[in-house]
Amino acid sequence: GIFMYATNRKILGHLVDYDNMDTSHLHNDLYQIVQNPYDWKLKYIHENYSQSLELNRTLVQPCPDVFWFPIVSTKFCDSLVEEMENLNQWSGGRHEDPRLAGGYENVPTVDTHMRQIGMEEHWLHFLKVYVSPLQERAFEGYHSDPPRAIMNFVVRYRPNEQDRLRPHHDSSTFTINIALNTPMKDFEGGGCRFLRYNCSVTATRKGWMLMHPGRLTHFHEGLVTTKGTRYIMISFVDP
Ligand SMILES: O=C(O)CCC(=O)C(=O)O
Ligand SMILES: [Fe+2]
Repeated sequence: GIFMYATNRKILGHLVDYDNMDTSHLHNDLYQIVQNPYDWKLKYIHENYSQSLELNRTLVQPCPDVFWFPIVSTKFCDSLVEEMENLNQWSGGRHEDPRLAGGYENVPTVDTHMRQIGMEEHWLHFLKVYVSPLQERAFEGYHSDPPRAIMNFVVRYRPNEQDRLRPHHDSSTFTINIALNTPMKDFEGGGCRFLRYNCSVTATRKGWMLMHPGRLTHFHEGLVTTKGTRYIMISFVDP
């Protein structure tokens, strides 16, 4: 005889399954994108992410057919770099690369692959949930569900190590390039130059992603980092 009032219109909280949480990493929350998407988004997605998805919104294009989106939070950038530095298994930037199926990288970088920090599957999920909707705005009519990517890695540039990347095409339909730190604060120089358009993006923004076609038109290079360390996250989507 007790009247019960139920509503599904108020958000009172959400359930989190911590029983199966993997606690083997430095930043365990970073690995919760599938298990706890709600908190993951709050913590790791850029606060202005969804602005790019608003109807009639003009997208930012620093160079022709190079799009620029706020995507991840500062916290995400710092945590990812810390996972990579904590593992400390940077490649030597040589052509021979046992991590690759063919054992050979034509344009090698000093890098760490997402698979090496156990985040490959999480990253593919991120591409599907957060990158695909932006790609469909930038390059209308191109769909790939799920997006495929076998090269997902963080690049480290610094003087006296690898400080630049010579002009090349990526083995991708489109490439994403996320800045993980800040020019003039964490490093000097750096940036990405698109040779065909003689256009460079040097004032990169931490947590912002460049998206550009991988082959044919967007021949590009990584400009020299003259001081400090520059970190970027790269995915070659749909090779
Ligand atoms: O340094 C950059 O921004 C470019 C990186 C790049 O082109 C690559 O890793 O394929
Ligand atoms: Fe590239």
